[in-house]
Amino acid sequence: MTWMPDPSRPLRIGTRGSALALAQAHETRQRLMAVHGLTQDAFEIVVIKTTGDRITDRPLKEIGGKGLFTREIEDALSGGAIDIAVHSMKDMPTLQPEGLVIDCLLPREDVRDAFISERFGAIDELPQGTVVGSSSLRRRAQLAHRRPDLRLVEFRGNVQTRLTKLADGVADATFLAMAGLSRLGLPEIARGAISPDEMLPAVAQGAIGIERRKEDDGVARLLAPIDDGATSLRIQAERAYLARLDGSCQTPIAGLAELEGERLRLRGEILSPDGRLSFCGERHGPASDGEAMGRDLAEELLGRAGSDFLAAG
Ligand SMILES: NCc1[nH]cc(CCC(=O)O)c1CC(=O)O
Repeated sequence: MTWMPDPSRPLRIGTRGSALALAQAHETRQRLMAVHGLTQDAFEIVVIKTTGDRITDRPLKEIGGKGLFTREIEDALSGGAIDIAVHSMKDMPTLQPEGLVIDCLLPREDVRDAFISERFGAIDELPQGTVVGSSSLRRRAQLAHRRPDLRLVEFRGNVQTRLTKLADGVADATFLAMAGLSRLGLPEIARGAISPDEMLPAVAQGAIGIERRKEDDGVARLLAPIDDGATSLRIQAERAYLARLDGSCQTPIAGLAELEGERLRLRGEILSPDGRLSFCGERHGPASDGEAMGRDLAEELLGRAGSDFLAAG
């Protein structure tokens, strides 16, 4: 064992218990082992059940949106029951609780949404009136905007539950994040990956972030070598955009930053929940200006949408 914040005990990694969350915790452990020359017994994976895991029969927006999958884990981190927490950045509120910080991002996976259907190959092939299952505000609004003729039904649950619902004919198509499918080793479940030009992904989709206590310098040094600089730049821009928009968790919001050499391209979209209204915009600039670009893009979209737009959700 080379180096650990506290060599007398394993580093405790807090995570949700879903298959995807565990895969993400394992990836984090793997990267730390590789970069520090550690073995698996230097770590302990601590599974924490969150409100979002407990309530599975209602759309998330009815229970309270963001933070549902993170609160209990952040409490464990603040209270010292775990040393780091591994999160899907897509599910993270833009502000961390006092005393906690996320400054370590793993290399980003595929950012695109996956199209999933037994009968059809792509959105454009769906006949009029086809039933599509999704509980994502963003995906529902984007689909309704493009294809107001389709019929949307609520669809929650893990990958297996959703595939069973498709097989049972509850819906004829659905969406998942490509990143989740890849991390689960199930990329072949997707009939296709949807281009961000067609369906702009959620802010931070495909990114794993590692949260720690601010004052924990030992953990900061442990994590620093596994932070991916390019992913961090992109996520900072996207989350600055999201933070400036954050009127309500009921608003469909999409956003994606991409690096083109030293330059950052940031795209954003906000929609009305019924998909009738959509406002899109983009910024290009030096990668170091990502946060300012994010705030600026958000302000442009809010200005065009009108001040009531976010509240109306
Ligand atoms: N909201 C749930 C959630 N949070 C992160 C992912 C997928 C992995 C990722 O985007 O990093 C998913 C499921 C999905 O959208 O299919």
